[in-house]
Amino acid sequence: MTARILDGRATSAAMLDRVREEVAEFSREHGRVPVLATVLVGDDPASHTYVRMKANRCAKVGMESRRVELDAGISTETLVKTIRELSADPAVDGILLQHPVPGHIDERAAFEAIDPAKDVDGVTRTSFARMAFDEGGFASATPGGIMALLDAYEIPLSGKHAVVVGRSPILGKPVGMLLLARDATVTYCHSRTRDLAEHVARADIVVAAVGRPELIRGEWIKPGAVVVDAGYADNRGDVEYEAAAERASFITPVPGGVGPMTIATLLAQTVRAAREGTEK
Ligand SMILES: Nc1nc2c(c(=O)[nH]1)N[C@@H](CN(C=O)c1ccc(C(=O)N[C@@H](CCC(=O)O)C(=O)O)cc1)CN2
Repeated sequence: MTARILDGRATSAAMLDRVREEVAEFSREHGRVPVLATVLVGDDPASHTYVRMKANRCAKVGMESRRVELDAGISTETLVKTIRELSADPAVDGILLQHPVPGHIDERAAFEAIDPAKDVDGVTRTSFARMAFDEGGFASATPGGIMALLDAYEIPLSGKHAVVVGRSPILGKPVGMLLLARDATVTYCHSRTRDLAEHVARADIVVAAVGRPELIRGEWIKPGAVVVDAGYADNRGDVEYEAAAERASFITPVPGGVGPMTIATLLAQTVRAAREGTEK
């Protein structure tokens, strides 16, 4: 078997076409465009690239982005204050704090300074709880993008066994909750899991979200399984791609799979936040 590609570039392009139309409609109705504020701390080159990509996509759909760049040495208090100011600013619809922040900063405290109504990246506890209770909160951007990609290819989820490898608060944990909400049977694997290979081999759907290039061997994949690779370190995936593609029915490439869906989801949620903000 050779897997079909779950094409995140094409799917995100179609999503962004819809976002562009929604931005135009919002602008006709409200006389302004939605605004996404991005907050970047320090000088990690990859993070700079991702924030730049987000700003470029905003421009392409006619949305405004406001970039806040802070020195690597700032304190948690200063970061929290900056984010609170953005939360209180009526001209800002969505806020994104680029992860990771430097090690001395309390990232959780900084995420929690985002007003949940502007949490278009789905990183606050409130968004997580709303998402887990199926109450319409903003999804974390990558998990939301993964679900949109699976839906675009009409991948059945109900009753399927999904194995999520990774349990980070903005990726592994929420993607498992979203799959559960769609009636998949979810197993979480993580750094202390024994017999990772055996768990993966039982999966109808594998979501690899650990950030360790090629941790998931192709030979572990059950023939016909759907493989979603959310790894992005150095543009290399968490899955041994060629070998996995020989066994899977569908697979996401890296690059060109989950990454572009992350940004499209962020922008779609920013328009939604702008709309919901004006309804209040
Ligand atoms: N606050 C957040 N921080 C981080 C998130 C996040 O969702 N929210 N995710 C990652 C990084 N990330 C977005 O921030 C991200 C990573 C990769 C891509 C992407 O599209 N990659 C391309 C390849 C890169 C390229 O073309 O140069 C691809 O996969 O095709 C988008 C977003 C960690 N931090």
